[in-house]
Amino acid sequence: MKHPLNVTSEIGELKTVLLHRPGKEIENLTPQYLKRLLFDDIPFLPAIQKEHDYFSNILSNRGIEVLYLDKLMTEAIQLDETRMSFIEKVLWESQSNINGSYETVKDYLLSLPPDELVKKVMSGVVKSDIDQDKKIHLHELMPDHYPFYLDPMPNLYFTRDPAAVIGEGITINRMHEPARRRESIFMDYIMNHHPRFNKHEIPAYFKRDDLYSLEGGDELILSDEVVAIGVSARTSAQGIEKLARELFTRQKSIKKVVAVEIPKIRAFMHLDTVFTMIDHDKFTYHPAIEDRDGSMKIYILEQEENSDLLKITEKNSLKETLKEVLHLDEIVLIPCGGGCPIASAREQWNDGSNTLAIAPGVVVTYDRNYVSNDILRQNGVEVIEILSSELSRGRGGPRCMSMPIIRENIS
Ligand SMILES: NC(=O)NCCC[C@H](N)C(=O)O
Repeated sequence: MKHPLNVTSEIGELKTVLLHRPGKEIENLTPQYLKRLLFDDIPFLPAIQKEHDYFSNILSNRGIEVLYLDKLMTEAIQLDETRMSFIEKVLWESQSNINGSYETVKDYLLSLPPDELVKKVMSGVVKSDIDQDKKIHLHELMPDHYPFYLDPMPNLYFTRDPAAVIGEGITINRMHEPARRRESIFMDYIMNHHPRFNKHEIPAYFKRDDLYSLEGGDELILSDEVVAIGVSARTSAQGIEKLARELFTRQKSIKKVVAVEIPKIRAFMHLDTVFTMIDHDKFTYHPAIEDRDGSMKIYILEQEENSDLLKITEKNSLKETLKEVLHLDEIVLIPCGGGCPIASAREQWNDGSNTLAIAPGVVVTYDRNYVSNDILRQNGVEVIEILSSELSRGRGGPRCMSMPIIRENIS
């Protein structure tokens, strides 16, 4: 039986990808809670769905199998006992909001068929969802006090972050921000309970109950031997070391983990917001991640021979490090916005560096980043533009919005 996961690069031809079509969770964003829910504005739901469908169609028309998170999850919780444990898990992890209403919300969720249950957990349980006569606590009777029993998960359409495939294994991530922590429950259930996956040996190199955070936007698979991970606002050095040790012992083809430190600011929340791979030797990057003298803090982690210790080598040049680990004589780094300080800052903010490679030298990007797109084309890259007015409001681009499940190996 063919293994259901295979990702050994960032650029191998994309065969199967996981998306999430933005749903009602977007409409549960209100100005008061925007910052906490990691949004800068409220997208217009019909428009963001139209843009997302356009993205999805672009991928399907290229022969890529598109899987949807809610559909897989619905299929994964068909058994009563699985559904029950899923509900309990979600309620447990949302405890701060439940506030003495555990049983009421549990009964409500249990009354829903699996597809509605999944959509409801994603969009959030609002006070008005529960019948008035079931409400027994003061906070339940005060809709203005706090409107949710369960918070919405508006960041779910960034499927890249809660989990990432490496080789034939996966990292089920511990998300740094509380607003996103429950998102990885879905992939955990899908891997363990969906018939497409649960009959296979799928090593989990990172688990969602690990102590330190790791997010998929920071995980870049440069080759079958090298993984780059951002040390970012979301991914910790400890999480990276933990993952490196797991990979070196369980995914033997991985020889090097390259930890790339990036500024810990909102605009650069993950490595893939400032650096992505687009061809064997071509990368996008945002010049603002380098110091004035062009240097960066980069560390190569390797397994010491016959020892439990890791060998850690410090580097200061992104280009030289990439040449070394990929065994290439030259590397082309294509600056977001062409290096013009204004275009570069504007387009990076709108994910101009966040390209999704669907084959070597073929990328999907946002149409609004026309300066960056032109420069990619001048460098011989095939650029497929997608609509981006509303999708970009969540601060993530095509790479963030896609979780590769299967890519062809590159030679
Ligand atoms: N890989 C990514 O950079 N994902 C974008 C995540 C955006 C989301 N609003 C967040 O702040 O987590």
